[in-house]
Amino acid sequence: ASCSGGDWDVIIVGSGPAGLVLSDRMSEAGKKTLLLEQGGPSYYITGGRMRPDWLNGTDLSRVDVPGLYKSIFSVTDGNLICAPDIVNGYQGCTIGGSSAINAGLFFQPPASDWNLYFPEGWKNIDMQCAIEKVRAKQPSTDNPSQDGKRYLQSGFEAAKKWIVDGAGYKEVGLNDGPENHNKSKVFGHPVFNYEGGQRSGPVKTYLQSALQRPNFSIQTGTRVLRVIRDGETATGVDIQSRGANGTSSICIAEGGQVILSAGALLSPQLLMWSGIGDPTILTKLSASGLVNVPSQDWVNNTAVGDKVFDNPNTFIELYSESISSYNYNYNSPVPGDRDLYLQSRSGPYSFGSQTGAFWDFVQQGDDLVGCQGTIDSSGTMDYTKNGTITLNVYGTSGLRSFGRVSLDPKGIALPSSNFYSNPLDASAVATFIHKIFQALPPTLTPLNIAKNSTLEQLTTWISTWSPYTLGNVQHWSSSCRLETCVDSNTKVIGMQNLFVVDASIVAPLTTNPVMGVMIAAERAAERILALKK
Ligand SMILES: Cc1cc2nc3c(=O)[nH]c(=O)nc-3n(C[C@H](O)[C@H](O)[C@H](O)COP(=O)(O)OP(=O)(O)OC[C@H]3O[C@@H](n4cnc5c(N)ncnc54)[C@H](O)[C@@H]3O)c2cc1C
Repeated sequence: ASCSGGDWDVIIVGSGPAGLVLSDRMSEAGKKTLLLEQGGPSYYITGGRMRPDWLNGTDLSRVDVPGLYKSIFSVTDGNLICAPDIVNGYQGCTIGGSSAINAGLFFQPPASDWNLYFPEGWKNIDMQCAIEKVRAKQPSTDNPSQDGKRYLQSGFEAAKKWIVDGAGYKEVGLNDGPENHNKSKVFGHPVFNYEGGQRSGPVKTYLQSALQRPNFSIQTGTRVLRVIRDGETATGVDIQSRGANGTSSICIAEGGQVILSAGALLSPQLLMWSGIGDPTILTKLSASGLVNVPSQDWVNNTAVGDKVFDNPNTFIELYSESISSYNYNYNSPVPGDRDLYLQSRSGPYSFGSQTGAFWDFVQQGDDLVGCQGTIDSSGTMDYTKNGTITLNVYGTSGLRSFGRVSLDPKGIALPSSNFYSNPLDASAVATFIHKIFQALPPTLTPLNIAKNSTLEQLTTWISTWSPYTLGNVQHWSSSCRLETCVDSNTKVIGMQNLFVVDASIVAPLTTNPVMGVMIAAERAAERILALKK
């Protein structure tokens, strides 16, 4: 059934980083733009009021305070996290998507990511405008405390002695000029998208400028079930509003567009529920009544959900007498640190527990594999003695092991990551760890893997499951790629006016994804706005 009589030029599904960038750019271009988000309030400014008692009387919700990041991560009340009947994965379902629950790490991908892994029109030279727009609009800092002091530096200093003095990395401003943000043998203070000692991100920037415009609206508590299609033309969306019985439809104007920014797990699900995807999956879905499009109207696109990626993660616990570990506390912060934050947005609660980050590439034949290390302020699980910190090691760009977004029997997205299914990938990450272990000073001791492990032992360790290895970091991306699932204008292949713009279209990046996703969304907005009617 087609949808008619609507007057929206653009409907955007999902208010994550990509959906918010598009909301701003589409409304700025004069389009009557509707943003639909299934979740509810997050930051104080969006109406979020969930918080520990010590924030009473402030204009802060728990989302605004960077140091509460890990407890947002674990506290399951209050609907910030997607419920299990929405997605089989740990993701944000709230205004801002996962950018409202994440650590706020904000790293610019190196030029090589665009040049190696993106198609014509998306090479580094083509991305310059989009990069500048994000850098201009989204504040970030590597010195978040408002009193100008750096806190919890004992772990940073120990890591610097190891990685810079020992392993020969260069200490740089990690998002500074092109020669420094190449992410090749560099070490530095983490960059966060915070402002004024509080979480910033696209909710505080792009969404606020969109909201100034009369031609922009956001509707929360609204879950899109499927795109309504008239053959190759999207005409609107079927929605389910929180608290309402049954479903209803919202239609676009003639010549309008629907853009899916539901994230790398949920955009593929929405496509499949709309009869666009791999016919074997669609056949199963229609048997359970979830696809109401007759099979002759399906759009056969096997790239929907294919080659989804997350970073394989290894936790290395490190101990030194010179380190003071620091644990954040949701309800009862150390009083001095609580007051420092409340009075001057300073101290440990002005950032999200990461104290250092570094990168290198491992060359394997013609392939270049990115590896990242991020240093946290405390140990974890079996290793929480004072003096312990956690080094989080990820494999990043250039890895060759991918999974697939399939759907469970209820039709809910279920990703697989298939880490190290290509053995070269385990070998690359193990090589990175092995190299830096050669430079470990006598004062710094790994606790959960022997310092003198051979490359083979490290390869086996990282690719054998344990609480410290084969972890997902929930940086899902790459599930609806440019040129196979969508074309280079981000238009779904087989459709005329349906687009996907979010982490789905982004190839595995060398860095944590948000900044790259926002840059890709800026580029997509340029391409979509340039399309001929
Ligand atoms: C715990 C955690 C920590 C992370 N830490 C970092 C970090 O420090 N730095 C970094 O760069 N990255 C980090 N990431 C990853 C990063 O947050 C994501 O890559 C990024 O948010 C993806 O953006 P997106 O626009 O693709 O979509 P998402 O952020 O996934 O947002 C999608 C939005 O769409 C909504 N939606 C989905 N389906 C529907 C529907 N059918 N109807 C209506 N609305 C819908 C969802 O509710 C959600 O709000 C982290 C992720 C997690 C989960």
